[in-house]
Amino acid sequence: MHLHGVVNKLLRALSLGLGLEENEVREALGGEELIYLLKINYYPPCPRPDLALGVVAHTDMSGITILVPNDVQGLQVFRDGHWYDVEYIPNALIIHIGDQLEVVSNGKYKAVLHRSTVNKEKTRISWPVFVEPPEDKEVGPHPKLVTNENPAKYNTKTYQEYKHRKLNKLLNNLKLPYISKTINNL
Ligand SMILES: O=C(O)CCC(=O)C(=O)O
Ligand SMILES: [Fe+2]
Repeated sequence: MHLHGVVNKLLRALSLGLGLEENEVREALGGEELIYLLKINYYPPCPRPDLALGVVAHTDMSGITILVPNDVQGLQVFRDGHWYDVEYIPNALIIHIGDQLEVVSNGKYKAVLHRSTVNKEKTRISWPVFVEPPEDKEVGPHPKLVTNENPAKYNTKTYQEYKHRKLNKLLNNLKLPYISKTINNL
């Protein structure tokens, strides 16, 4: 499949960029078991785009994400204290570094913080493909990138455990346990 070729090429370049052999990042993320998860985001027009977001600020949990949007601008990325619009370029793919690649690279590559806005008149659609490890894959900083001078910055854990903890953290931040406790007490 064409997308597999693009992803393999990207992962090879990202691996060489860390000073590793070209196959090592892909292997660290699951190799032949890599999962390609397509999600479709549908954002209908919103009368008050100044008051709403399509997707709140987050980093993707994946290794990398390949995203194709329609021609309605809406994606923003955060850098140096500012949100920047990601310009729509016809036929271009948008590539996000996700949490798992940040972990494998021991922090050399940073997962990109991003969000999406909504449009007053037009429907926006985006098709991200999350390229991620299988759930039972243990992901941690690549051993070749961990030294005495540069110790591991992340714990090694299965992808399933990682997702579980991140989602729990998000729910706690939203104070959902309090809400669900309140509802249970009604
Ligand atoms: O719609 C977009 O451009 C971004 C969507 C997104 O960040 C996501 O689905 O993880
Ligand atoms: Fe995302």
